[in-house]
Amino acid sequence: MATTLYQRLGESAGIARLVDDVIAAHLSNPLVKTRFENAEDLEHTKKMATEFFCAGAGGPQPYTGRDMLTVHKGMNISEQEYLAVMDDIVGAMGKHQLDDATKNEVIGILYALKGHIIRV
Ligand code: HEM
Repeated sequence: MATTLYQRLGESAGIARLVDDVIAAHLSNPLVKTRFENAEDLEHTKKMATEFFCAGAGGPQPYTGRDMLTVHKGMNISEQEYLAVMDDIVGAMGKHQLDDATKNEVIGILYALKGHIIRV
């Protein structure tokens, strides 16, 4: 039987580990680190990002955070910053040894959100 994206990402535990690595990568990425150093409550952001990923990958949990446009509105996020965040996510997925089809599926979903993130 085919597995869902949620299952292939390791369900909520695997996704939480992925999000931890993504945020750690952002904090050492000179292109975006100050954005995350200045975030009000990074633990809350991680929790919300995990929920968001779970729900977006077809998991059963509801997403209780704000919508992408509301969250990123007024941050004036550039194309370069968006790409840096994508690169950190791709790097973390590589570290978790996800297969190419899974990685591409995640990239496709995130790319579709760019209009709600960049310079909104
Ligand atoms: C497709 C790419 C992205 C997705 C899916 C995404 C998703 C999220 C989610 C789910 C949250 C938590 C929402 C909440 O607390 O209710 C969040 C918060 C945040 N995002 Fe993004 N994000 C993306 C790209 C970016 C980029 C490119 C930047 C800047 C370089 C960025 C900066 C932030 C910051 C600073 C917060 C914390 C806001 C705060 O509560 O102070 N995000 N993002």
